[in-house]
Amino acid sequence: MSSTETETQEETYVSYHDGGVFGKRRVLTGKAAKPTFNAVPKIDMRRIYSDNLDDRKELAKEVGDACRNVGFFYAVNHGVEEQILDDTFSAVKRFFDLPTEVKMEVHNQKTEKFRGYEAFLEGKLDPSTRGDLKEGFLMGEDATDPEQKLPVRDLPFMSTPRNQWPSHPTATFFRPALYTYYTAMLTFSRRLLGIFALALDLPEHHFDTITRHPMTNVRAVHYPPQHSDADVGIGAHTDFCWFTLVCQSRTEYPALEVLNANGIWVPVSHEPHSFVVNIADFLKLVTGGEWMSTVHRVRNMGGEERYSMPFFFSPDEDARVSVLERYSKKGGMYEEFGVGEYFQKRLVVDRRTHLEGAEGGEVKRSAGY
Ligand SMILES: O=C(O)CCC(=O)C(=O)O
Ligand SMILES: [Fe+2]
Repeated sequence: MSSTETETQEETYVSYHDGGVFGKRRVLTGKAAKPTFNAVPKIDMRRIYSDNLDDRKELAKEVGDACRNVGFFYAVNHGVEEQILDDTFSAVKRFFDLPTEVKMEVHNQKTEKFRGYEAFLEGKLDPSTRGDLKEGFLMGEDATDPEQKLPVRDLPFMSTPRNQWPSHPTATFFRPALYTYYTAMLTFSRRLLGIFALALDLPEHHFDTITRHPMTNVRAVHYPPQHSDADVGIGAHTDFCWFTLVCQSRTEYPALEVLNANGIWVPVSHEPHSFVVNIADFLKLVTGGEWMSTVHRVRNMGGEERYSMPFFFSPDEDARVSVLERYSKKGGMYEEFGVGEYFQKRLVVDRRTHLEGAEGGEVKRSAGY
């Protein structure tokens, strides 16, 4: 049993990071164990491009089953060019190989949205560890970046820059490289959202009115090999967007792990050029818990460098959402959420708590790990 598990008489709980508040997920052990997933299903996405609605509905059925029963699936044959994925991985490796001072020019603590560089051990999703053994770089929706072609004048709340881009001549390659990836992932995500709508028995374009200028992030992450079981690449957590697509670099030994209902951490091995898709808290919320926001973590134990490039998708910052009508229970009281407020609240707790320290300690910036 790891330090994050506690056992009462018959019940076992796994602690995880739920956007700054500590979450506890009950898992079933011993006689209480029940049939659950032991692998992440693979879904062939080719039908997403079919002109025939029946094909897309058939795909949606498979996707819906995975969202209800696992909360995770591999998207294979997704149509995003493999060359784009390979090139982005090369750029991400090249960026993280730069000297720390070049990366620290765009330290994420300089911006309200925590865009830019996150140094080693600055994240700490599992309080029993010394911090997440990873470094990262975050960019996202920003109407002032011309690459996004967003109408700044119609989006006053997005009229000040959010992203930070490194200006050092050795680092300027990174911006166009990440934008190529961002644009491809956004296009695919919009199609996937249509499939999610069909999977929820809604019209395919149901979410269009709340995803005109969606909240999106690419987080490039570098996990060095960890040599101690006490370390973690990223502590157990759920994501707080709608859904996440993860491209992970090849490692022999799987590093991403997903918690099943019986408390088993199911490894998610590398599948060349596939996306690992996971449902996040917001989709769980609008489906009244019908879809799973599954707890996951990364432990990079195999001795290799690992890189990943999650793409996070949420609706418009100025949209308001609640439980979908067909998932609301008679007589239930459902709160309505401002998407932007909900997201920012969780982001601040997520990125600041550890650095400011419950003890009021100073920000510890580690140049190495
Ligand atoms: O690196 C990975 O595979 C997953 C990262 C992750 O879970 C996250 O950034 O939320
Ligand atoms: Fe995650």
